[in-house]
Amino acid sequence: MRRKLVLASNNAGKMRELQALISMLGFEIVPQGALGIPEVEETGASFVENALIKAYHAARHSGLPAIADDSGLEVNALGGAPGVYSARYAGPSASDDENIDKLLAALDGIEPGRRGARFRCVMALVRDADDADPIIAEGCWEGRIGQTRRGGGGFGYDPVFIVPETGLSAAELSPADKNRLSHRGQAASILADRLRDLLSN
Ligand SMILES: O=P(O)(O)OP(=O)(O)OP(=O)(O)OC[C@H]1O[C@@H](n2cnc3c(O)ncnc32)[C@H](O)[C@@H]1O
Ligand SMILES: [Mg+2]
Repeated sequence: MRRKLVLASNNAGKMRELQALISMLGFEIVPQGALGIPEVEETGASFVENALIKAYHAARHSGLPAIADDSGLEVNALGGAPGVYSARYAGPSASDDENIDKLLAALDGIEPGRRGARFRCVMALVRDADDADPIIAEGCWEGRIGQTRRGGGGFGYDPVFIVPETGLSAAELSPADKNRLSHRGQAASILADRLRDLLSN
């Protein structure tokens, strides 16, 4: 029987991507919602802190190893905002659409050359609730914020995040292409390498 790993996220779009990315780790992946694990407050000031808060919380409630992802968008013209507040940029229970509206309004009148931005992702894997040596991996995806929404894929800010090499928005990429390029894809592949090293030593 395969070992179980809890996925400590309640974001359906993120979970779809993570399921594909971490399937190669060889665990049976269980979303925390399926175990009735309540959402934890993300009180950290950094992506690393929040990823660890979410992973330890899920491990404590489940007695299983857990993986969490804390991520967000940093916009140069906004001094790095919304950053760790990306999910709640337009309010505590803001929708993706409301967050995008607020972002486009904040960047109104700013020319294309000054709309640089990046997605960041920190993934944390804890073996149990007392794990003193969690695996932490980071990814960063540079791009810029478009003037209008484009594409129907992905989630969050994807419709306004323009990927330089393609000129397409992240919401216009196939799921496989997004995972190949994205902050989350980069973090997952580093985490997988670290885990393989640990298991083979
Ligand atoms: O904490 P969990 O339950 O995993 O779900 P969440 O949506 O609250 O996730 P975060 O706290 O990590 O906040 C990340 C936010 O950053 C944005 N974001 C992160 N990765 C993204 C991506 O690949 N594409 C678009 N937006 C992304 C999006 O608005 C997310 O809600
Ligand atoms: Mg969150």
